[in-house]
Amino acid sequence: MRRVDDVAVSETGPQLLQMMENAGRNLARNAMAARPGLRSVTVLAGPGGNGGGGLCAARHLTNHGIDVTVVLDRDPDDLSGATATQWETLEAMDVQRTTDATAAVVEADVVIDALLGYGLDGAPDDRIGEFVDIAAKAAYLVSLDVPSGVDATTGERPGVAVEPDRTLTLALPKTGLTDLDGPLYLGDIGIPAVVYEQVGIDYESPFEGEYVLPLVVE
Ligand SMILES: NC(=O)C1=CN([C@@H]2O[C@H](COP(=O)(O)OP(=O)(O)OC[C@H]3O[C@@H](n4cnc5c(N)ncnc54)[C@H](O)[C@@H]3O)[C@@H](O)[C@H]2O)[C@@H](O)CC1
Ligand SMILES: [K+]
Repeated sequence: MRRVDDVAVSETGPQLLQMMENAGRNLARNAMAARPGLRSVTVLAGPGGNGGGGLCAARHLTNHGIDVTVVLDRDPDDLSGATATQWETLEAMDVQRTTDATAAVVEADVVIDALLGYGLDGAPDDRIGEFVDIAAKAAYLVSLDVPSGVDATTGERPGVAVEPDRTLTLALPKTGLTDLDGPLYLGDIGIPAVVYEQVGIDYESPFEGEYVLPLVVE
């Protein structure tokens, strides 16, 4: 996926913000479908592309009348790139942000885990590790792309890792997502076949009219 991202961003497009927007909108819809009638969602957002997808979902959920609270793993001023761009809109919308992750998690109908995705490198550090432990208190936990703390390729958990009620992975099913507890979904983030072909993947889109597909893990 990192090579796919690199080709998309450096050669053909779509750009990161475009892919992230598709990720976040799919995530918002999947979270609303997970718990019909849900009233409140807390988004735990990390500093990278995974966090950006969570922040994008926070905007779409807010636009659909849901009470959203955002928890960042750092000061918003320390965000950069597409993730900072997603945050700036939430700031303009005056979306609620708190540093009290425990309260935000226990009070929400659904919690979104957008801490770490395929950029995981080793055991989650103490700060992210604390959020992983807090996420265990969620009434219903949705992980974006990869359950935070799980290696997207090997499925190994070098340290703590969340145990989501469902996972929405992006673009291609990650090989490390074989022994998850809850259901797994695949989200279309708008990457054309030509990008996959450039990285040597013989790609045929599985999305036929649907933007999110349930995946059956053999
Ligand atoms: N084509 C795709 O698949 C796309 C993926 N996107 C998302 O972007 C994610 C990958 O984004 P990134 O590469 O920015 O990385 P992540 O968002 O997965 O990780 C965030 C950051 O966490 C830090 N980190 C890594 N290991 C850590 C550890 N052990 N303890 C504490 N912090 C750690 C690193 O600084 C890393 O940049 C994907 O999982 C997906 O959610 C989207 O942005 C859209 C495009
Ligand atoms: K995640």
